[in-house]
Amino acid sequence: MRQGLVVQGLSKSFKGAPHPALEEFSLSLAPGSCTAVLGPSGSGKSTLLRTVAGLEIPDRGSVLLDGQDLATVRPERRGMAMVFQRPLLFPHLNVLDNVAFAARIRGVPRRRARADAESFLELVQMQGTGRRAVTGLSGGQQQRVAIARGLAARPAVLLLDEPFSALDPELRSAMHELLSHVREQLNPMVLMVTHDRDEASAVADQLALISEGTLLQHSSVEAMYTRPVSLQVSRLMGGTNEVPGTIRGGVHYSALGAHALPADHPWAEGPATLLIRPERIIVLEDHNPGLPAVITRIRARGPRRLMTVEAAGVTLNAEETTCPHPAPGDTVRLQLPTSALAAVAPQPTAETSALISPTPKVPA
Ligand SMILES: Nc1ncnc2c1ncn2[C@@H]1O[C@H](COP(=O)(O)OP(=O)(O)OP(=O)(O)O)[C@@H](O)[C@H]1O
Repeated sequence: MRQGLVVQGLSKSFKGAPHPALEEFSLSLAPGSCTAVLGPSGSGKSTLLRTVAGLEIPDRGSVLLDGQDLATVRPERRGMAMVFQRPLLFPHLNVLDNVAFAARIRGVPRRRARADAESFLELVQMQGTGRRAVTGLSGGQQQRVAIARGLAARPAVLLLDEPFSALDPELRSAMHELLSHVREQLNPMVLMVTHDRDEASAVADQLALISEGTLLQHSSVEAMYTRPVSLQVSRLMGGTNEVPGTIRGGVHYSALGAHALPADHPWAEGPATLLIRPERIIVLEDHNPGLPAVITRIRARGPRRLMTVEAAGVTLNAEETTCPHPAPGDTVRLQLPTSALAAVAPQPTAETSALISPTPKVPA
């Protein structure tokens, strides 16, 4: 029976490293899910993938696939395929034989292995390229071949370690589409490391945020942005607006006034920092209802504007596209929809953040 992948209390330290690469790290992946592992450089993302794949031996903890402990199972027998940032194809084999490689090693006759490989090349939209040398392919094409090679082993788990980070933005979007297509067709569990929040949101249904080897939060993409369990999570997810105050009866009181928090969450009473997602603040011209504010800075970010405003002595950042011809010094009105708001304990310690968000695992 498919039970998914369970990582339990993984710890791994390397000599000379400033902190353990993994510290009591636990995570569960449901069958068919796609989880992106996000975190700062050196936070332990690759070590997690390598340990799950069996390429690294943990100091403590276990990895279970569909209930089976994999401690004594060799990497090639774990039912997993790993794709790295660089495709690592065999340069002396053509495209088709790269994809057919795993089947040939298992003793599948060449003709059958190649026919099978052809169907995986089709899946990654590389049909008809089988006879080409891999060295003649572009970076994006090589990565497609690497994914086809991984999939040809029919893994239960596809481990992707920053597989698209060397590609330009358009190719990356195409690879995100490809990954959705692969998930629709084969439904493997996917665990993907990325540095990029936008990429994580584009491909994954669950995010696991890691810092210094510790899991900070595992939740849906939406919950990671709108229900961070701590200031640290909020900041790592691009949250920049933090307003000190107090919660009473589901309402946050601060210099900005009284703001009802989303009703679908048990907000604990007491001191709390109000978090306001910059992209959900509505900036309107002065004649509209809302909180009066003065623009202090405007920066362009593609089609959006990043605006810094002062409201009731509080500095806020807003990303907006609607306010016509704004300029520094203008008075505007801010609307803070309930969906833009969350709150966390003022001190980012495990105990105090638990007061505000009772469990670090936020349901999807
Ligand atoms: N083979 C190794 N030997 C020594 N230290 C290591 C080894 N592999 C990882 N580390 C250390 O473990 C920590 C976690 O590294 P890891 O590569 O897992 O982080 P990461 O989040 O994937 O980083 P990045 O995003 O920069 O790739 C770092 O401090 C790193 O220096």
